[in-house]
Amino acid sequence: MSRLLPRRRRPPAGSPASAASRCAPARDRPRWRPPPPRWTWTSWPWARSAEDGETDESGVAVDDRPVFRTEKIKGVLLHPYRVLIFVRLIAFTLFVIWRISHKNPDAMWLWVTSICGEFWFGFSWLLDQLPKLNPINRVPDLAVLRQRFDRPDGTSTLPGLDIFVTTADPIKEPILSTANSVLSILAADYPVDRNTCYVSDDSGMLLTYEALAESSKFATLWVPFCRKHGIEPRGPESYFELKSHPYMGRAQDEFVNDRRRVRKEYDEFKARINSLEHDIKQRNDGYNAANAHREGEPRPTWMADGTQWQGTWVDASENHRRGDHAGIVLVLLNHPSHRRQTGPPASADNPLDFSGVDVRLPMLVYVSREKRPGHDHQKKAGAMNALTRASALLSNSPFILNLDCDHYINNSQALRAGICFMVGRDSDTVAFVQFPQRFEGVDPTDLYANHNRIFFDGTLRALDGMQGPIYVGTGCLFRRITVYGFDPPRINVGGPCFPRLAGLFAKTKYEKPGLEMTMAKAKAAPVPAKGKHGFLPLPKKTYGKSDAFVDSIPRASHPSPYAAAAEGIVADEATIVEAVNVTAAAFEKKTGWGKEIGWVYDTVTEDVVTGYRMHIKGWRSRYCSIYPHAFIGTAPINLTERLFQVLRWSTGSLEIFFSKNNPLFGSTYLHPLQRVAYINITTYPFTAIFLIFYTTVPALSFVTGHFIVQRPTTMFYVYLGIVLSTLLVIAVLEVKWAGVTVFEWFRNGQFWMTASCSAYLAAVCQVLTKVIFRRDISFKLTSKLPSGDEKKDPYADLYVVRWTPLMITPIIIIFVNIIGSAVAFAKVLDGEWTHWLKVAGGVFFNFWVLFHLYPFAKGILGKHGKTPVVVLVWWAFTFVITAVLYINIPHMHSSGGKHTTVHGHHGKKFVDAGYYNWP
Ligand SMILES: O=c1ccn([C@@H]2O[C@H](COP(=O)(O)OP(=O)(O)O[C@H]3O[C@H](CO)[C@@H](O)[C@H](O)[C@H]3O)[C@@H](O)[C@H]2O)c(=O)[nH]1
Ligand SMILES: [Mn+2]
Repeated sequence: MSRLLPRRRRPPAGSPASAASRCAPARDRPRWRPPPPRWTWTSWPWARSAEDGETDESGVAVDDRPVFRTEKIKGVLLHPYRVLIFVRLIAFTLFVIWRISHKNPDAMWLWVTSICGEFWFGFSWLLDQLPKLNPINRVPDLAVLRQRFDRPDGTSTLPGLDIFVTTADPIKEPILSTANSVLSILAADYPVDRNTCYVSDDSGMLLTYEALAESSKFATLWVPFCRKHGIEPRGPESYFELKSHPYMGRAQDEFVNDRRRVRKEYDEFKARINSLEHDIKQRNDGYNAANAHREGEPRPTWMADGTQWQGTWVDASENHRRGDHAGIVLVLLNHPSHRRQTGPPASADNPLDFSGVDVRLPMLVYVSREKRPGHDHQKKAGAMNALTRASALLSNSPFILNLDCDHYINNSQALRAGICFMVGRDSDTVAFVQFPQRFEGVDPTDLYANHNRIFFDGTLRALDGMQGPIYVGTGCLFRRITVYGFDPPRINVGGPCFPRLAGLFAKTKYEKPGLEMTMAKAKAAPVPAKGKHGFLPLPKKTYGKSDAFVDSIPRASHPSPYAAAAEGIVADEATIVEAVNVTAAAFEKKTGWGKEIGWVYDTVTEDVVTGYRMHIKGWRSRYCSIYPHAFIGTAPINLTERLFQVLRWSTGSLEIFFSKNNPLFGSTYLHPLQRVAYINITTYPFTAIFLIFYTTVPALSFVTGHFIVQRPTTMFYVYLGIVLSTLLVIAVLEVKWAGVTVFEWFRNGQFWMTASCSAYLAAVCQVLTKVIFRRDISFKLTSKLPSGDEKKDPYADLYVVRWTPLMITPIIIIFVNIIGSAVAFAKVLDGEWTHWLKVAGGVFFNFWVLFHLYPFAKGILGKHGKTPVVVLVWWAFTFVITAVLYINIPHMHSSGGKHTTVHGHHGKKFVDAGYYNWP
């Protein structure tokens, strides 16, 4: 794992609240008046509040300060930004009107199709731009959180938090990296007895389990060490990879000694993890040799304690192979005690002095759901739903954090930061808190826009100013009852999010506040009062046949596993048996899992649609971006892997469009601009169809002599000029408020074009095939395995060329454009075209296309592509050959010759596509 932390620019500070609050959603106004006392399903009566008369040192009632602030973007950026969007919209409309009223009788089909394309580019730009009209920054205030929830004696009233880690293959998803993620979770700064880590293993392999067992052993050293010295980050691999270790704790000398010691232990731990596969094999051979067996008899896999492993065996056999094995739930670390436990002082056995340090570890559970052949296990969504049920029985925390196995916690405060948005004032309609995805191991120039900063820091942050960011699959904190299909509390008559607007459309849907209660009463009655449907928003059978699970639902918004344990939920034998039962393959038959409740099924990307289903119920979401980054994962830096990943995402998006979850038909609880954002995210791959046209036809025009625009006028140039220049200025303003760089914007544009002519196009074809012929789409796991030699060059994988048909179209486009400009050049040399200045415009467009496909060209040239010169030489070579051929082959001259200009269509090109943010 190589570490690469791009320094994040500070997000622009907000302007004074008073001036800015005009456009903020009414409920987020920083100017705070005490709300009427009330209590709903989920608001947090367990926090200490002003009513208790508690004050901080300065005498301010603790409840009077919010746990997060909402800051507007500076007016100097925001106002011109909004105005320019408006100006561009008008210029674009005039442009299209001009185009429609100036036909091209030479080539009508060109004229019609190109206008369709331009219309689409403008439309998709608008879809992308409108939801960004109100970007905001939300800043969690950890100090206030601490004050309101942590007690001086070290205990805390923070809500319980279940963390789900999904793994699917201990080889393709290197087990050391998963172990690191788990260690970073165990070491995170959150009350230990309110924090449980669940690891789902879809491979069912002993290897994963034993790696976790090793991790839990190493954690007894690592976690207290982190606490003692305030270590950051708390994933050991990334910590020891740091060049310098700035010291945060109290004892410098001790620290140096302790670190040396822990480092040595970590190296040994790593060695053990790396030899696990071999050890397990050897152990099996030992046992199996002793039980002399005949040929063809099953050879079980043995656990360290001499019992047979229930899951996948190394030598696969009936009932014990991948996709065909029993369910397994194993508690690696049990519920910790509720009281602080300090460690022993230094001694010969334990050289680290933990006498002042809490040595408790959070609960850790291994879950491998049952797998049976012929059963659709629904990949990650199925795993998440199984974990949701199993965790309900074991800890039933009101909040769930979802992390992919390659994402570790990079900032020990991340969990607390996320919780700020869940327990703050007016947070009870928040369904989930999405963190941005950050990656390490990406090449410094980010050739394939892996960081995706425009999408995270721009689009998601802006959506936070609407109804909330979309769910992107990992690094997301959920409210458990939302997963269970509950509606948000409808307190404000007129709607949870946008009282006036939503009220207009949905008057009948809202109930008068019926759940109001005073804080004192709420505290006396910690179990929610009955709603319209009794405790459950849906019939009991929707949740499946497990009384224990259904009984846990009313307590799903209970503050903590601590309290849950007090009510009899502990990891005893019977509970474990029930947990295995609820993860059974057949459990979900004839239930609502994957439909009304839980992560949504039957799609290649469960994330966007799962979040969407919550938003249409009127739930909101929040975006939580902190520095140092909360979580860091790995990204596929190989071109082929990257294209396949984007193919999967774009296919998933289109699938939503062609399903009953099409955002056009979503309920009126969806904020209008949120709906626009969802339409954007489910239609963007269609751009491929038009972009293919625009990247080839203008170049071919040089050969055929027919152009999209016949005779441009001055007004045409004026409109075009405005459309082009505003795009650039808007982009500059946008990167400024998003806190990213113009370079990242260009990279984003480059990858947008690459993906459009490869993955998006394939996605459109694939989904149309599915819709028309009902053929299913299958997908493979994104490999996190470096295929190059990582030691020598951490980015070796970047240039490993793995051929895929996805690469055909971009290659064709590259050649068409080179040939196009070469022919134009030849025609000018030949004297066939005398308006060489106009020709230059067209050639400029060709180069514009080539500029965008440059990273792609570099990628497919593999190792040689490392020197950019090679790419240029190839281009020059093709160019010259074509030009020479053209001039020397007489019959090719015949077709051209019309002195039409080439400016128009070239100018138009894809500038209106708005540089999609979502590769
Ligand atoms: O049968 C499966 C398949 C996958 N996974 C897990 O799902 C996660 C995501 O899979 P991956 O192949 O890494 O996909 P990515 O393209 O890297 O993932 C992005 O896109 C997915 C949606 O397609 C989201 O679910 C992810 O959170 C998001 O990071 C990983 O933790 C896997 O272990 C399972 O648990 N079971
Ligand atoms: Mn991933």
